[in-house]
This record gives sequence, C-alpha cells and structure tokens, in this order.
Amino acid sequence: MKLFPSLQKRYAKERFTAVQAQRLAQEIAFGPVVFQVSRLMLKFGIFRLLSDNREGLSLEQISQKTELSRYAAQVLLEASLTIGTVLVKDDQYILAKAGWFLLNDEMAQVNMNFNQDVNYKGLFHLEEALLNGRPEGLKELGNWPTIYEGLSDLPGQAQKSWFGFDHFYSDNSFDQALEIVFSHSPRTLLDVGGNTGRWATKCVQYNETVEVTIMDLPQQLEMMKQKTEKMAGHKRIHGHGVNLLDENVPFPKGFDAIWMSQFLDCFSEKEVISILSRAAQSMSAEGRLYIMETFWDRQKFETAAYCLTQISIYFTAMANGNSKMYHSDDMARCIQESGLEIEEIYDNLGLGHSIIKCKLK
Ligand SMILES: C[S@@+](CC[C@H](N)C(=O)[O-])C[C@H]1O[C@@H](n2cnc3c(N)ncnc32)[C@H](O)[C@@H]1O
Repeated sequence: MKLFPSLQKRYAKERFTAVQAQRLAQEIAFGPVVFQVSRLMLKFGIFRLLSDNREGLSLEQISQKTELSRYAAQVLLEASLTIGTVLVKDDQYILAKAGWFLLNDEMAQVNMNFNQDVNYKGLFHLEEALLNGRPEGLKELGNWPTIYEGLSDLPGQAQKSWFGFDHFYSDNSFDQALEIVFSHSPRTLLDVGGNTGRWATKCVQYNETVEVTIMDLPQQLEMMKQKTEKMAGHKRIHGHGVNLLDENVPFPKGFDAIWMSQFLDCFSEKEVISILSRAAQSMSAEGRLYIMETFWDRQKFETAAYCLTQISIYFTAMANGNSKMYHSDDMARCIQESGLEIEEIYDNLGLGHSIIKCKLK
C-alpha cells in the first residue's frame, strides 16, 4: 500500500513493546469508559479547574468547587489518573499534558462532541451496519435512508456537533483553496454538496464577479439560503436542488469550475464514479474539477491518519453504510474510470486536506 513517508515507517513494523501492547489492549477494552470519563472531566469543569490551579487541588477542594459529591469527583479523578490526563502529588491533583490537550485543542473537542452527540449510541449498531451495508446506527437519531436527508432535521445537539465537525475541517482549508481555484479565474463555479454555503460565501467575497451555484439536496438548500441571505455577495449565490444518488440526474453545463469539498467521501466508489462521470459529461475542455478531501494516506502527521480512519466508521454506522475517508489511490482510480485525468495534486492544506485538480481526458 502506498503511504506518505511519515506513515510508511510507522505502519510497517510493530511499534509497541509487549507491555505497551498489553496496556493498549486494556485501553481498547475500556475505550467507552475512558471516553465518557474524559468527556465528563471536561463537562464538569475539572480540567479547567486544574488548569487554573497549577499548584494542584485536593479531592475535597475539587468536590467543593465543582459541587460534585466526594464520591463522584473521586471516581472521575482516580480513573483519570490511570488514563493519564491528571497526575497526583502529595494528595494534590494536577493537570497532565493529555488533559491539557482535551481542554485546549479545538480538534479534540470537535471530535469528542461529534462522537458523543452523533455517533456514540449509533456505534452500538456497527456490526449490523458492516454486515448489511446500511447505516444501521442512524435510527438512533431519526428515520432517514442516509444522514444527509436528515441534516436539516437532526436533534439539536447532534445537528450542532455535526455541523461543528464538518465546518471545523473545511473552514481551515478554504483560504488556501481560494488561491488554487481562482488562479484559473473562473467566472462560474458549481459547488457540489455546498451545504450551508460557507465556501460559496468565501468565493463571492474573494472575487467580485464570480457566480456560484450550490448543488445539494433541496432541504439543504433551504438551510443554505437562511445562512447566506445576510452575507455580502449573497445575490451571486444560487441553488440547484437535486439528489445525486439518482443516476439520471445530470450535472448542469457551462461551469468554468466544479468544486467538491468533503463531498465524495459521502458516497461508495460506485456512486463516486457515477457522480464524477456525470460531472465529466457537463465539462468543457477548459473546465476544471477540484476535489478537496482528507485522504488518510496523504497525512503529514500520523494522528491525522488515525482520526481519519476512525471517522470512516461514522460513515459506516451513521452516514450511509458504504462510504469512507478514502485512500487517494482509490479516488485516483475512480477519477480515471470517470473519463477524467488528474492534472495536479496539492497537499497539506489546513488540517490535512488535499485538492485534486482534474480535467477531461
Ligand atoms: C460533508 S458535507 C460537505 C459540506 C461542504 N462542502 C464542506 O466542505 O464543508 C456533504 C454535503 O453533501 C450533500 N449531499 C449528500 N448526499 C447528497 C446527495 N445524494 N445529493 C446531493 N447532495 C448530497 C449534503 O447535503 C452535504 O451538504
């Protein structure tokens, strides 16, 4: 398997001693406990309290300041001690580095909220999802064939965490992406899966004349209109409501650029080929298609590859049962099979996106 050098080395040979491996096996066995304890250390403000009191606090002080019973504070702190998020010296609890990251690393918080509010209950159905090829966990949130039909109706906290997760990753790459896409001076841009219109808004504010059409599910376009109507340039943002899972739905013609950000990971390989083939049929020789994705094999930092391959499981259990965070070779094969060719790949955007620029073969 082809991997970026940073990953190649790490994944080719055993990285744990026997003792470390034995410990990891227990961390896996207690994974849900570790997750919930750490989440509540955050929610009840214990990590914050320890961060504000660097010299440490006793169990009694923590219980008093958080208004948790001595018992509740004690079980959380003792579990956190062995997890490694807090330390204890002379009966004083102190924040450890991993606790600091849970408290201050926005990515850890976004991922934790996403796992708690969107995935946690649904993951109980992963086994059926893998066997049936359907998002069997989605019933924990509502009754839709895929999560995308339900985005505008998700329960409040799940919706907040889903959009928080989606926006966190793509927002961090948009500024670099604008430079790449607008170096070709597109006058018209089709934003496929444009969601709440964040990229479209960036485009119309970056370039004074570009006209952007968001192609997304009809219910998603309603949400997009509400979110963009007060933004500068919103008159140059248009909507085109479709369900692209319907193979008979064509792409509209006449766009200089077609943009797909964090979109193709919502589809199986077969569906990706169908969508890309329809995109190709709509393109002229001068047109360019930009695919922005977080490919797990093209990550500079191994932790990113770890997060991405775990996020694939959300697609299995919750989103649609058949898509994933792709390896770039799989995407390249789909591109080839759709009548397109790769012109250039830009890596290391934002928190780990790549942009694949394609043209007609
Ligand atoms: C993960 S979001 C990506 C949002 C945005 N492009 C970004 O980069 O943050 C995927 C988008 O694809 C849309 N989508 C999913 N399935 C679709 C379908 N069958 N037809 C049209 N749009 C779809 C969803 O409604 C959603 O807005």
